[in-house]
Amino acid sequence: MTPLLATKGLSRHFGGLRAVDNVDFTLMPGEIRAVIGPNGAGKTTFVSMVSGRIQPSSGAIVFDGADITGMPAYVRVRQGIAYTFQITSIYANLSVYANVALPVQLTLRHGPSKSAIQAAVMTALERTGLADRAHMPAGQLSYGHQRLLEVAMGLALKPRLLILDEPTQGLADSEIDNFIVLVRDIARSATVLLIEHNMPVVMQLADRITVFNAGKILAEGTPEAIRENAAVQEAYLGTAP
Ligand SMILES: Nc1ncnc2c1ncn2[C@@H]1O[C@H](COP(=O)(O)OP(=O)(O)OP(=O)(O)O)[C@@H](O)[C@H]1O
Repeated sequence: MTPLLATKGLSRHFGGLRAVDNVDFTLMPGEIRAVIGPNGAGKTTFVSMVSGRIQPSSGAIVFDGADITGMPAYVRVRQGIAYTFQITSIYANLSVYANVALPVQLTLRHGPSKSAIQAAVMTALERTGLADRAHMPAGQLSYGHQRLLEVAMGLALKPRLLILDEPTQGLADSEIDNFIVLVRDIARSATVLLIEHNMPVVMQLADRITVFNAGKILAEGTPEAIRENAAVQEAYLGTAP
């Protein structure tokens, strides 16, 4: 089976800092993969290179067999890579509906018809539980609902790979439970790459976990294997078990 995503020797340096350092990474279609690691480990930098938000210093990114290393972000979206937008990119004065419709209009090819856009937006809003708030200004949503709006914005693009960067940050416990159900639902039609600090969420959702530390992959495996991994425990806790 062809990996959906592979990186080869992927690196990004900021001055003398190797934020991501020679990373070989493979993601198979249909997986829910969690990326974990201490603050500053390079997780966001890594997925930013995959989404095309930042350029690598060296190395290659292959998506569904094609080299996308030099491809602009909007072309990657068309190829099927969606990256959850940060809340800062939500337009507070626009409706929830308009916030989801905008990226669809901007990125999908051949100007989709109004009814096709409407269907994609409403499906995304229904899946994230925001349909009854479609006409509210996005700025009036609770913080948790704004996070779900980011997911809806990604989902409406019908991605093959959905990258979620710390989606549960700031969510209430009940919202986290709903989020876990949502990601399982998303994973039936897309591969999910999830940066997440909340370990119970990671353990419940991930098929496999990749652990970053100091710009490199420290470990990779099933949740059970990662939980037992001494090097991982040391990276997180500073002590071996
Ligand atoms: N634009 C930038 N300019 C300079 N240094 C940067 C830049 N972006 C990230 N870094 C540095 O690169 C390293 C990796 O950062 P990154 O945000 O990728 O880590 P992370 O694993 O996502 O951390 P966190 O869990 O805190 O979000 C950090 O030391 C960070 O300070």
